[in-house]
Amino acid sequence: MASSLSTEMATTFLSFAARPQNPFAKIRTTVLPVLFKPRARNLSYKTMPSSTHSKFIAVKVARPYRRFTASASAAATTASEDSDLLTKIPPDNRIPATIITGFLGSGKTTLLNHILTAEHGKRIAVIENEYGEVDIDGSLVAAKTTGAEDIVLLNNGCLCCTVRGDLVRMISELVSKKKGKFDHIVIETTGLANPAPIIQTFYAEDAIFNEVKLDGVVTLVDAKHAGFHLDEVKPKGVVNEAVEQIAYADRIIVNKTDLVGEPQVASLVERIKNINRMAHMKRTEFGKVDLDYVLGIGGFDLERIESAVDAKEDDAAHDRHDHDHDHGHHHHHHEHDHEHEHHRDHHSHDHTHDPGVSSVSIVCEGNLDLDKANMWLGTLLMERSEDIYRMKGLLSVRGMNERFVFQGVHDIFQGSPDRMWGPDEPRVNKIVFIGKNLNGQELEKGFKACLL
Ligand SMILES: Nc1nc2c(ncn2[C@@H]2O[C@H](COP(=O)(O)OP(=O)(O)OP(=O)(O)O)[C@@H](O)[C@H]2O)c(=O)[nH]1
Repeated sequence: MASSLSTEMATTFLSFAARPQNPFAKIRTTVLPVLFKPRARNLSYKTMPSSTHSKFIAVKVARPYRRFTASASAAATTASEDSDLLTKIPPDNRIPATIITGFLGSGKTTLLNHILTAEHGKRIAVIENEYGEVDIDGSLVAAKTTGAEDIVLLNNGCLCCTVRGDLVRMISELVSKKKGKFDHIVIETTGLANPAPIIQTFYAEDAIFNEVKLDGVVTLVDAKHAGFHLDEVKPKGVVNEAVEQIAYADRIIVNKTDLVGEPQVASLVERIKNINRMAHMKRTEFGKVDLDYVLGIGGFDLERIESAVDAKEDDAAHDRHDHDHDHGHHHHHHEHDHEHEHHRDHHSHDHTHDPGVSSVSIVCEGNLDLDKANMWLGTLLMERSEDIYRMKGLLSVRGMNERFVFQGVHDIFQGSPDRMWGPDEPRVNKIVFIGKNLNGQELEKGFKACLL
């Protein structure tokens, strides 16, 4: 069931991307490829306008079978003879929410305090998840006295499992009772949280989706102890939270750099990059970062897709150089990681021993054939959505004058046309995948087969 959902969400996503750029685009839309005829499923589809373009998100909700035909028009409601599709169109002035995560003791509360005590003029509501504690974290006293609009505590469990329902209820309550009194929500997870279900809550729960948008996931990493946690081998089927927290991050803060030497930090940074090439990374002491580094990250963060790819290529060149002269001994992470680069094909893929979680980036010039891309992405997600933690991309689609950008978390997508391609700009596609046991060569081959 989950797999058929993924397929159809993906296909709808790309079908939408290809809407024709003419006046009729306002009225009509999407046709699912024949291959992916709707089957019984629980699915809902939403459109949501931004100032210039429509965006959409496909989400899973528990609903009975329905026919899947969707409208791409921001203004239109849905359109299908037997459809009961959800087509609410929340205006995108939703309240941004930031998730702060990171392993036990990595400095989450320290960062939170820094955010709450700094001058930024934002009114922030805080949701704090204390695992098994009755009282508020002592260090949050600073927050209490310095103007956090609200501190809500979630006790008796971890946000990602037992209290997820509570999170929904609390955000809903915060919004219904205090709307207008705060500008941003910050959620601090426990050190043992797997961020995936928390992220998905923002898309899968109507009550939240309509009012709150996920601004970003900020992960703290303890420069001194992280290596140990990343090394931990978990029983089969149990996730390594430290790895997952890095994999889902939009921003990574390597904290406590005062406690270790530069070589140790550098090797940790390399290791983190192998897990997640997409996130921006900073090194800090006591979580001291500029606030706009962690708040107001927003949307697609295109710059990151591009620099993830570019950085990888730089590394590749560097590695080649090392290899020529030194037979690979310059790899900081030599013992843990081994890399296979495929320079000519412009894809890169790192294998790490961090439970198989790695990044793959693909860059190639050309226009996508939409039917083929639908098929490829649909099939990929049908087979692999559990393993594909995150993907972000910038696509050149045939017949589309704008770049198309998207991001996904497992089988949830969000995408929209971006700016126009420049007249002399090469139409280069860039995609980054983060996930488990990714096969870079296979992904690249599949993607390239969709080019015209
Ligand atoms: N030396 C040093 N200590 C730090 C740094 N950042 C935080 N700490 C200390 O590390 C300890 C843990 O920091 P917290 O901010 O409570 O960490 P946390 O991630 O919220 O911890 P949990 O809630 O247990 O998961 C505190 O005593 C902090 O003062 C740093 O950069 N350097």
